[in-house]
Amino acid sequence: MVILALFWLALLLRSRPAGRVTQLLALGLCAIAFSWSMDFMDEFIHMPSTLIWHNWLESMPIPLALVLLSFGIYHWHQEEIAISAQMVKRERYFREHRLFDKLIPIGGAAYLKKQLKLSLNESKKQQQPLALIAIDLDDFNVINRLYGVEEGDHILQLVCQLLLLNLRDEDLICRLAGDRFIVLLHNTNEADAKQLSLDLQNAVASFAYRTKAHHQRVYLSATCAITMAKTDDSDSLIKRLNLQLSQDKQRVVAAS
Ligand SMILES: Nc1nc2c(ncn2[C@@H]2O[C@H](COP(=O)(O)OP(=O)(O)OP(=O)(O)O)[C@@H](O)[C@H]2O)c(=O)[nH]1
Repeated sequence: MVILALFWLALLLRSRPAGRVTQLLALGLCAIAFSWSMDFMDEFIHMPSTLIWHNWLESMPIPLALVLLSFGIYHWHQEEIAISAQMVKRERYFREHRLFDKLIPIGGAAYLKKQLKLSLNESKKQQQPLALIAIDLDDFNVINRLYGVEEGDHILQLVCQLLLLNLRDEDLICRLAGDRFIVLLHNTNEADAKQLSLDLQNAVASFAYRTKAHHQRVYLSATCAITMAKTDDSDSLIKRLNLQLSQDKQRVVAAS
């Protein structure tokens, strides 16, 4: 019996991390092991029944063990509830991650649409302005052609990091497709959105990259368009933004 209690104790200590639950359960099992070992010793050593402390040592550990084990199991139960809540959150995180871009660790087009729908509802409810910026790299096909797709991939990843560095914590950037990114700006008016789009454009213009294979300096530029959410839904809003971007691109090409 004593060996059995010690075996439970060993299993518990090997399988659980240190902490309050483990301590309570271990103390409970120690009390059981102690009580059973006293019983076992009684078989060999006969103590006079007048020894009160001996009777106490024999009778007290089991109720104490039951109290400790009950507390331990209760806190274990609470711990499991907390872990389950965490697992639900993690599962949601992984499910959302299926909507993330394969090349760049930001949301893709599907994630953008999902978030845009939520943001449109929220901005309507809170009666706050919602602005969108589209950023498209100019002549990106030339980069791929001159330096290869792998180098192009790396530049896209770096540009994304650069854009992230120039956004506010509450802004959300997603990759719509290819070299086109969309930023959702919550509670942002048109003037602030314009300023932010200029900041992003300037950040891309000051970016320089040395290619791995040819050690050449590559410079980039981007065209930005902004639009404010009105009464349209997410699809027509993205369509309107893309149209605005195409017009801005044509204006830039005509001017150069
Ligand atoms: N390396 C790399 N290239 C990509 C990726 N996705 C799209 N592209 C390339 O990006 C380029 C986008 O071409 P376009 O839409 O014509 O854009 P652009 O060449 O930047 O021209 P403008 O937008 O008109 O200035 C194409 O050459 C695509 O092959 C990608 O994930 N990795």
